[in-house]
Amino acid sequence: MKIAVLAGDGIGPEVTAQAMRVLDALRLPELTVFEGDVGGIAYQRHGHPLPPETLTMAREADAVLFGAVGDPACDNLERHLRPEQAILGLRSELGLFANLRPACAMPGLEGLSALRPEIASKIDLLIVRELNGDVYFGDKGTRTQADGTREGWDMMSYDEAEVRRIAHVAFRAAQGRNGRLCSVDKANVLETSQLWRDVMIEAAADYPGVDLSHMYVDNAAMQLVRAPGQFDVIVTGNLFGDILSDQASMCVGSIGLLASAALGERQTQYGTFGLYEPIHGSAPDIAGQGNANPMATILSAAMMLRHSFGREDDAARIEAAITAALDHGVRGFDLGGSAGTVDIGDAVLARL
Ligand SMILES: NC(=O)C1=CN([C@@H]2O[C@H](COP(=O)(O)OP(=O)(O)OC[C@H]3O[C@@H](n4cnc5c(N)ncnc54)[C@H](O)[C@@H]3O)[C@@H](O)[C@H]2O)C=CC1
Ligand SMILES: CC(C)CC(=O)C(=O)O
Ligand SMILES: [Mg+2]
Repeated sequence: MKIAVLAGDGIGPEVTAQAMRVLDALRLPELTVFEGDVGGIAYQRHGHPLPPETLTMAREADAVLFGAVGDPACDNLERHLRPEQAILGLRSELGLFANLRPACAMPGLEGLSALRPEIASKIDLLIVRELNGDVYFGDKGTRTQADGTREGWDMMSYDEAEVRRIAHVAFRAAQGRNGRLCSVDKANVLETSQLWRDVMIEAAADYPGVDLSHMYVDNAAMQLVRAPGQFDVIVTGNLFGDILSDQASMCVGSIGLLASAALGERQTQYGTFGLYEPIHGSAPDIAGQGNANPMATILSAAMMLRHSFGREDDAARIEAAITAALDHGVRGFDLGGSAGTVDIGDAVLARL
């Protein structure tokens, strides 16, 4: 079992280190770990945010554990050299088109949600976000018009094959949960979204047991805070899924809690190849202070064991240890507590 660990920038290395401590403690057989540079640190060391050797390491692994990329010092670089291009490049080069972002109420945290506790306690949803298309990957640029006015553009598009494959992932996820799938789009305005909706309706014919509904993204953002308990599985495009998942994290309690899996079609001898990362970024505002909550990354490692290594028992063990730590009152700074990154790692390890 080969894991490529790409810790990246800011709090990436801090939270990834705690996830690795937890994986080490499980004493998994035949585990080999490789570490690679990615993001701003890779730009500094190799002149590119996703050096070829890092991409090769990721390709040759059975799974990737990813921290975060992003460094304010790199914000004025040409776009293709910015740290964020590394995660976009990994997702597209590795064919990781399906992003699973679960958001579930955690015991004892209802009072720490940005929502009222009786509303927050009902959250149990999965966002299935398309990850290889949309406005993130379309033609983009800036130009100065003849009258001197500056203009920027980013092309939004999906073809039907891209929508169909994420539809099937989402319908299958709904089959394995409560059988309700809500497709979120902006079909009242966008042609891309109208095609998205049409293809979702076509795909539904293969899943008679799943109840498909549609919601415009502006309403979805409102419903997510009004009554998040109404959602089972949400399927949406790259941009909308990015935004709604950060929003969902505060409905649960903190962005430091939400994990993710990015999956494609490639199978290894152990399971589905995937990249696992917290939904948050490099958090430059708290980097280096030892205050980041590593729970999202530790939970991402649990998702890795489940999806890429078929080790459901070990995944459940990690999730139970997180729940037990929270039950015991372990709270990071993001949750109004005083437990640092390593303290939280210690607390989870003690309950494995
Ligand atoms: N997948 C990735 O590598 C991602 C990278 N980014 C990059 O990260 C950089 C910072 O972006 P932001 O918009 O500030 O988003 P962010 O998610 O890094 O941080 C947003 C806020 O949440 C807090 N936060 C995030 N993770 C936390 C944790 N584990 N524990 C406690 N607090 C936490 C931060 O301190 C900050 O106040 C940018 O360069 C951005 O492009 C952003 C999102 C995803
Ligand atoms: C940094 C972006 C490319 C991605 C992002 O915000 C995310 O995937 O959550
Ligand atoms: Mg994001």
